[in-house]
Amino acid sequence: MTTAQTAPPPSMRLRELVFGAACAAALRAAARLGVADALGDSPMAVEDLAAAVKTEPRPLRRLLRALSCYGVFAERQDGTFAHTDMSRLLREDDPHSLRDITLWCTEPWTWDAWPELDEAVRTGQNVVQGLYGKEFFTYLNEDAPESAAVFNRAMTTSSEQSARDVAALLDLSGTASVADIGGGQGHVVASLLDKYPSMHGTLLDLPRVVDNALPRLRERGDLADRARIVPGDVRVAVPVKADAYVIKNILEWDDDSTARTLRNVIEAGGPGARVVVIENLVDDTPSMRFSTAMDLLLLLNVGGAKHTTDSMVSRLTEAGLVIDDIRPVNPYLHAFDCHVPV
Ligand SMILES: C[S@@+](CC[C@H](N)C(=O)[O-])C[C@H]1O[C@@H](n2cnc3c(N)ncnc32)[C@H](O)[C@@H]1O
Repeated sequence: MTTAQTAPPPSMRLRELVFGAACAAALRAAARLGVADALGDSPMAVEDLAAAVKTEPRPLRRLLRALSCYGVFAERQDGTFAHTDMSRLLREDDPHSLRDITLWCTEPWTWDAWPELDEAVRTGQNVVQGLYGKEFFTYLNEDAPESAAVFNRAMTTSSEQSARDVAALLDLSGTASVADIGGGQGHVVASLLDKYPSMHGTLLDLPRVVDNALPRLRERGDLADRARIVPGDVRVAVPVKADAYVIKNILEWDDDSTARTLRNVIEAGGPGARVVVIENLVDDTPSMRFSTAMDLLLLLNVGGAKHTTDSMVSRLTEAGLVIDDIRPVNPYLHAFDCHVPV
């Protein structure tokens, strides 16, 4: 059923915004239930969809109707539902699937943390420490293994494409070794080793994270001789000597952790080492709504922030790096190509 829509007045637009959590919850529910996976290319009756995903038909219709208001699924005149470009992205088998990202952005810890945003704004500190008694990544890896698994899958989804973009952009000809600092599942290092067949690469990340990455890199038998995995805390030390260091999407935490990480990389690389920092910028992006929401989430979990170009330049130069070039990797990511002064 479709109804002619006129733009609602401000009082209703604000009410709609206040219910943003309902939209996020509906997306999470659809992802968990596998509704997008069950819906094929042809429109389906809710009764058939409900049977496929094992729900009651009437509440499923209400869920789909709510999401249709946002353009996620489409309700047709005959009461059946069809996919839209956005709902297809919730499918697990879509090549650009956002299913894991949807789950990650709506994991249980986020529902604990968002109500504390006023406190985080008052103090400028993360709220995870107060909620769970430990730092975010420690909490995630020690106490919330299911969330940690969702995080690793979400990072894999978002890293696969961006790692290819990074490899396409970076000219590392003549570089014998590269280290991916806080490299997660190792996509960037794998893409770079694919591009440069004689280069050696190291993935450095927290122990429980690289435990998961290990089989993935091992599966790539051709990389086994050239890829090394080092577990560790980059804020404590970077025990990897390399010609070039890639630091992608990790300098988003508090300033002290950023300064310590950069100091450790500079110490490990020594004079002349190349350091490429890759970040999403909060103010140079196709979607300010998305980047500012991520910025607030980073405040809540790690007491961090998305950088502006200026704040990134300040952090890098304060650390003692010389910036040679700043370039977009893709519309969402920027690379700050630096070196340690000789
Ligand atoms: C947003 S993810 C980015 C992962 C990867 N660089 C990418 O772009 O896909 C942040 C990464 O930092 C890692 N990390 C967080 N704290 C760390 C620490 N103290 N030492 C090493 N790695 C850390 C996390 O495990 C995670 O893999």
